[in-house]
Amino acid sequence: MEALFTPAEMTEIDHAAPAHGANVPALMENAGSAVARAIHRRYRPCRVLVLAGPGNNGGDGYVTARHLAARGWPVVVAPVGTPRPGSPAADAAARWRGPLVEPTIARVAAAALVIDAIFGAGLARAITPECAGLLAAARTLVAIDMPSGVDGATGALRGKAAQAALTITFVARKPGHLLLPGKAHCGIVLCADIGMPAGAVATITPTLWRNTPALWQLPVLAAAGHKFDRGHLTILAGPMSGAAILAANAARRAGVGLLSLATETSLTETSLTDTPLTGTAPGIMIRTDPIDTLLADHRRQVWLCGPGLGIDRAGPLLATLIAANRTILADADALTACADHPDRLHGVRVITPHEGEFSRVFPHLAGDKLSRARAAATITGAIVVLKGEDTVIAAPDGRAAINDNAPPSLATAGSGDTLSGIIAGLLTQGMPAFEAACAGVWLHGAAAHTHGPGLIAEDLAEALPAVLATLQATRNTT
Ligand SMILES: NC(=O)C1=CN([C@@H]2O[C@H](COP(=O)(O)OP(=O)(O)OC[C@H]3O[C@@H](n4cnc5c(N)ncnc54)[C@H](OP(=O)(O)O)[C@@H]3O)[C@@H](O)[C@H]2O)[C@@H](O)CC1
Ligand SMILES: [K+]
Repeated sequence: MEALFTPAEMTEIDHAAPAHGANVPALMENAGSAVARAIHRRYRPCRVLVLAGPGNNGGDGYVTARHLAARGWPVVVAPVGTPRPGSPAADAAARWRGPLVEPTIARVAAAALVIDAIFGAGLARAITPECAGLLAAARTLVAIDMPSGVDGATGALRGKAAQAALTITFVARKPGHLLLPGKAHCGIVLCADIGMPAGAVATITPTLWRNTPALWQLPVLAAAGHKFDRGHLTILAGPMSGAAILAANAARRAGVGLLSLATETSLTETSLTDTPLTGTAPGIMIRTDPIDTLLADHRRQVWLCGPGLGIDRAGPLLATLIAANRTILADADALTACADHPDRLHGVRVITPHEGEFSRVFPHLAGDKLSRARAAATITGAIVVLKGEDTVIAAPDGRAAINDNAPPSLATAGSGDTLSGIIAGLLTQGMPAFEAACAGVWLHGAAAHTHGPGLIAEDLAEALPAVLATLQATRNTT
């Protein structure tokens, strides 16, 4: 599992390091050496200018300069601030015997490669326009730890940040590497091992992870199992029936044993303005019974409520499902039906809002994406999947994950319906809700990658078998 640490947590780990046999100068030496190695691997030797700030991020910059110079690279350091006397950064600066130059825009622009070692974890306020101007002049920028101006805890910009081609961080990625807008400024992110003792890292109990397959385990099909073992998912279908069909096919590919589309209207009625349900797919059962009749069957435990349902129907149907104590994933119209009424979601297991739906349900929640998702999970008691290119999955118990495998092609009509179908499908097979939500989000992103360009929502379910096969093969070999 790949934990993410905030800068404040990293500081705690740093403080614990000496008691576990590591000190800051040694870690700084390893950090600078790791940055130099990463640069040497990826770029041809060229004229490098290191912008070195006053703190330990600057210290890493001086060490990097020394290691690159030792490898024969032409390097100059341009100090932006003065390290505190006696600090590890001051020692690192003293060990730099190469050229020191004034930081000017012209010098930055003339360098083939600029290293941003101005601010990292210690960024405390907005960077000055002068500092932002220097960084913006770089042709190719490599950032140490974080691009200066990106808040490592939230990904928010403090002042401005420039565009790095590569960011090398240490010990663990920070939330700001995965959350927008910071994520967009990092370029490729590498995480280097700098010899931080495990005992020091263990002083922090992680509550936030990068969403990778190490975080969850997909249901394993029993050799002698039958379809009922894999659960029965009921998806409520409404006038925009295409949304429910997309969700249904995704849930089936995610492994549900039985799938019903429930519409309270007869199939011959023209109220289904979208895709006719008749003949949708031979493997999907269409049920027109009243919801109470369906709820009388207690094997129908898991329900997906919202996609294409219509706001008027979604509200009362959601309330009925909650009253019946079912496992519910609420999305789309079911969320809009709870506008400004998050209390109506009590009893729902998972919600999957995009930013628009989220702000309708939780208009009073402000701040960064991670905090908002966590607050919404606490308020509702549900797993919150706050969607986007940097989807956050938050649980009411404080656990959260940030997803980073979603390509931009996922921003297409019906993509959200597919996601809710995958998650509901995993829930139906008995996966715990937080894990099901994380796995669903990751599989959705991986399916889009696997399909490649020209993606439409229908392709996502079709791409799932290949993703599942690759995942299974990887697990079998590790
Ligand atoms: N375990 C690890 O991962 C290791 C991490 N290491 C490295 O340490 C880095 C963190 O070092 P750090 O704590 O010294 O903070 P850093 O980012 O250098 O800045 C602090 C200085 O900047 C100043 N300042 C802040 N904002 C400002 C602004 N907007 N405008 C102007 N000034 C501003 C601030 O001033 P102050 O707020 O105190 O007035 C202070 O002087 C981390 O990113 C990583 O690179 C490795 O060396 C070892 C192992
Ligand atoms: K930096």
